[in-house]
Amino acid sequence: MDGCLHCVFTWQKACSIFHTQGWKHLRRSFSTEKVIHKDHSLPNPSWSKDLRLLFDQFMKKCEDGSWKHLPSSECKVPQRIHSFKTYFLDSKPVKEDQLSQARPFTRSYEVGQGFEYAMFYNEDEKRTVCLFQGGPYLEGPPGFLHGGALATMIDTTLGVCTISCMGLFMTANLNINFKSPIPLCSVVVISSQLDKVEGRKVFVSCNVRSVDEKTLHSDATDPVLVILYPYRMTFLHLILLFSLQR
Ligand SMILES: CCCCCCCCCCCCCC(=O)SCCNC(=O)CCNC(=O)[C@H](O)C(C)(C)COP(=O)(O)OP(=O)(O)OC[C@H]1O[C@@H](n2cnc3c(N)ncnc32)[C@H](O)[C@@H]1OP(=O)(O)O
Repeated sequence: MDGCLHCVFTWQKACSIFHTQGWKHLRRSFSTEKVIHKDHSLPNPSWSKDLRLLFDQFMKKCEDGSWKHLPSSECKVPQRIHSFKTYFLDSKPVKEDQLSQARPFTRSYEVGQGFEYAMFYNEDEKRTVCLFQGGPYLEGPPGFLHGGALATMIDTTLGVCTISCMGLFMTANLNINFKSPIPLCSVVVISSQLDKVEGRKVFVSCNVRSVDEKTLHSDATDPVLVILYPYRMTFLHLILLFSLQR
């Protein structure tokens, strides 16, 4: 944890420098309060055989260091934590009591009911893969996954890809083609790739395939994510950011 706190300060310093250099719309707050982590991206009883198998395969790929498993953590301490909250100065500030209720959308369901997923990152290839099982509360058409739920996971995967390679971001544009419906509670593989960078704009692409790769469920071409803090993150920074999610 000491190492992580060191990362907070290093990262905070890097961001502050950028902040004082002129990107004036953004404000953020940090805390060094004690955080207890729970990793939500590890197998749990709701995971299907497919998800477990894929997870094990990717964990194997991590052994030679080419891929890295990105943990997902949740703060379990009762105190309010302003760990990593950003907001725009010209927006209405979030009220304290509302903020205390805040939690990442994709981790806000009970185990197995909503978004079950694990992410893996390949630094050399600038790729992120998300193994995703959409639970029963994510139904759209009867028996199938809601398109918005898939869009959420695509955006999250693209976001993780971008944050891993480039730094903090906001999604500016996201175009999704829905090609084949996804049966509820089945597993899909969401693969994203950083294609090019133009100034602060990052172009990423993404496809969603069935476990056997035969079915292309969806793709997203030319989504644009705009970088807020252009800071190259190390793996330690990434772990820290994910752990600071509430
Ligand atoms: C967060 C950390 C925790 C760790 C967890 C990580 C996982 C998280 C996963 C969760 C994921 C959740 C993810 C989410 O849910 S993000 C939430 C959804 N997104 C938003 O709310 C974004 C709202 N929009 C904005 O805030 C601003 O418009 C932004 C910040 C995007 C740009 O405003 P800013 O004033 O800063 O910059 P600019 O206007 O000078 O534009 C800059 C450049 O960008 C180009 N541009 C702009 N718009 C578009 C567009 N629509 N298509 C194509 N291009 C566009 C523009 O032409 C210009 O290019 P150029 O002229 O320079 O060439």
